[in-house]
Amino acid sequence: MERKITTSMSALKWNRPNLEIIDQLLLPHEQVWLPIKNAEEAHKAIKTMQVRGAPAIGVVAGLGLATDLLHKKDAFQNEKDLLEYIAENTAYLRSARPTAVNLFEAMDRMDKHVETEHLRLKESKEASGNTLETIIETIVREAETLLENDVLDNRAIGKYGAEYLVARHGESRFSVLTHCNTGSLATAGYGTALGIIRALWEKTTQMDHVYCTETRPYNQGSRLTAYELHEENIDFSLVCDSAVSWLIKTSNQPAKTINNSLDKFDRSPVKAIIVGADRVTANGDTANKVGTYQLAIVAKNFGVDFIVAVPSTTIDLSLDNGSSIPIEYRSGTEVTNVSGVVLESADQQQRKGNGIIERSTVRVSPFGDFEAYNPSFDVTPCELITAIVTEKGVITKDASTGQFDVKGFLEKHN
Ligand SMILES: CSC[C@@H](O)[C@@H](O)C(=O)COP(=O)(O)O
Repeated sequence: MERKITTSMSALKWNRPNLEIIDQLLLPHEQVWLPIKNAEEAHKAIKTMQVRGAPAIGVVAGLGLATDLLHKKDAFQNEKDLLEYIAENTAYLRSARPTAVNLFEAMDRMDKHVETEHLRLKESKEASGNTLETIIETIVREAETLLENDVLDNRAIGKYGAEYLVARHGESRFSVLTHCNTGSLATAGYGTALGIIRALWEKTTQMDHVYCTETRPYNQGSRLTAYELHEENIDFSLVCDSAVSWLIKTSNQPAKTINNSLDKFDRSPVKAIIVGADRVTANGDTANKVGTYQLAIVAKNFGVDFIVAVPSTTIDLSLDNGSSIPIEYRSGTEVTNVSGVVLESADQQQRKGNGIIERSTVRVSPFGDFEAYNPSFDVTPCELITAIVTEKGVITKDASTGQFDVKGFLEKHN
């Protein structure tokens, strides 16, 4: 099979002044592009997870503000009026979701321009010298830079991560496992953890299989990662979240020693779990999609690598460790219900294309008054992490202290 990566998939389209996102609530069955005309629509799309993934929500918040300003450019009376409007909207966009630091980092960049302009206004008695148009252009360019940099960062993460894993595992063939969706749909393109997987697939021969977890309850794995891997023709299997320990144990032992040898597949052993993150703190603690923590414990148990892949925009040096990362809790209905499509028979599907009859939500637990506990993220302690791959290179632990020096690494590579 030819290993060619197309990366044609995308979470968003930016064509100044217009922003569109692909509605990820409808994927993989329907590809519907949704226009985002203002900050309010960007906020709604992020909150309802029509767009999701840490880098993607930072970029959509930035471009959401940019499109808003470009559409309203004649509505502002003066610079002060415009700066107040920008500050109100960055504060509003920050409230869309709490865990991914990329959203806050993107809004910080916009607020910094507001601050600079305020200072300029204060210093000059009359006009700041910067016209409304110039201020809007600065904000729009900042948002466009977020978009451009994220794609470049992901390519670099892919390259560094693939080189690191190949160096660790030499010539032997291996499989990897990933959780949630960290690909083109979660970023401005290519992906972080999935970027490493794309690079391993295209540029090396050692990695010959990918496992992706379904990632209940929102099913980012079964709906989105499986969709991306399938589109790229990467050899993969979808696994239930609860099957991972068994998978890693059995994949690392000879087939004939597996209970009853009912597993007929002859795949390479899983040697690495590769995930993305919503926030990495100064000590390397990592918040990511719920379920990541237990995967790290499994990796430790079986001695497989546990790799975190992030752009440096996901690193929050203001927090010493993961204990103060805000964790988002979402509605219990995401746990009690599943969404999908009703299909026609296989025969009808073959004759008529995809065979979807209707979109449907199904209750998979009893009706009644009980709690469904639904944390959207968890925090993996740095002790369980082998390496953190960034666009600047790979952060590994200091051999003498056994700790990550994330700050020192970033300072050295700035
Ligand atoms: C490159 S995306 C990294 C993370 O944002 C991803 O792993 C994740 O947890 C996404 O969560 P989501 O709730 O889908 O926004």
